[in-house]
Amino acid sequence: MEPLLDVQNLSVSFPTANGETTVLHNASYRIDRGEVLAIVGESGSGKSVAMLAVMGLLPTTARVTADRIAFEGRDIVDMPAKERRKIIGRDISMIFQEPIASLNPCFTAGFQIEEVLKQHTDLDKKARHKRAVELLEAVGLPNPEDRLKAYPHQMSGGQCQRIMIAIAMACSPKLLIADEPTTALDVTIQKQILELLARLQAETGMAMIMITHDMGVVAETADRVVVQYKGRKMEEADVLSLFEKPKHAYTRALLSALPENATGDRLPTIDYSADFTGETL
Ligand SMILES: Nc1ncnc2c1ncn2[C@@H]1O[C@H](COP(=O)(O)OP(=O)(O)OP(=O)(O)O)[C@@H](O)[C@H]1O
Repeated sequence: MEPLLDVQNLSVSFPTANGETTVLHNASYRIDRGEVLAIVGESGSGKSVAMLAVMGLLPTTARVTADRIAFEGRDIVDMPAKERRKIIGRDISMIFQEPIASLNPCFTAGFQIEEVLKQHTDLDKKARHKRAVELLEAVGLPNPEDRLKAYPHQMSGGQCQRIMIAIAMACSPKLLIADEPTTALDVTIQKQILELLARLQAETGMAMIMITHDMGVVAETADRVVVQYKGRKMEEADVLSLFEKPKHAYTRALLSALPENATGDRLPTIDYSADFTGETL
């Protein structure tokens, strides 16, 4: 079966004072329709950069190479910009770590949701408003009519993330990329947002890529997992196999750092002086 998103040998480099640094080395990703893929790894392992490259959101200084980046069988790299914009933001959408920073402070939540609908659909003003109300109900925000009139600073981090999710869901995407969507939130809110994403994924059947450094999030959400370390893909497996039989030393280190795997009264930590690079996929 043709994958929904097929990325082959993606590499990303940035210019630095000492020449070019490669932050992602020949990584390949495949995600099928309706599937939830987690990309897990510590900060700086190239998880965000990989997905920003797919979305075409990296700064122009970045050098991106890939043998193929295809969505529903169509190469989105060589596609004219106009065609590509129809896919990015409509069929593929993304939410980020900092919900408050991701929203525009100058506009109400309602304006920002309706703006996406204006760009990507033929809905008229009344229909856009109706859809915005529906979306706020879907993401669990009470009093949607009032919330639509609120500015980002009038809402909590969790509420802003729900608005971001509403914006991302506005055009019923086939793929949602969630980049550490709960990291900036309080623990109780983290759980609610994860549950919301899991519910929306199950209800709509969209595929989801969950970028995280947290194996607990992986266990709760993913079907399949890619483990990254220092810009390289170390391991890929379905979630049960990964938890039962992690192949790579770095994956074992990540798993042993989960609170439920602690054996004594202290949490194990990952030995960052170790080099896990070894054999990679
Ligand atoms: N615009 C940029 N210019 C230069 N280097 C960058 C840029 N964006 C990212 N990098 C570098 O690329 C590397 C990978 O970053 P990336 O954000 O993908 O990591 P990550 O695994 O997603 O971690 P995090 O959880 O911190 O987001 C890092 O070393 C980072 O400093």
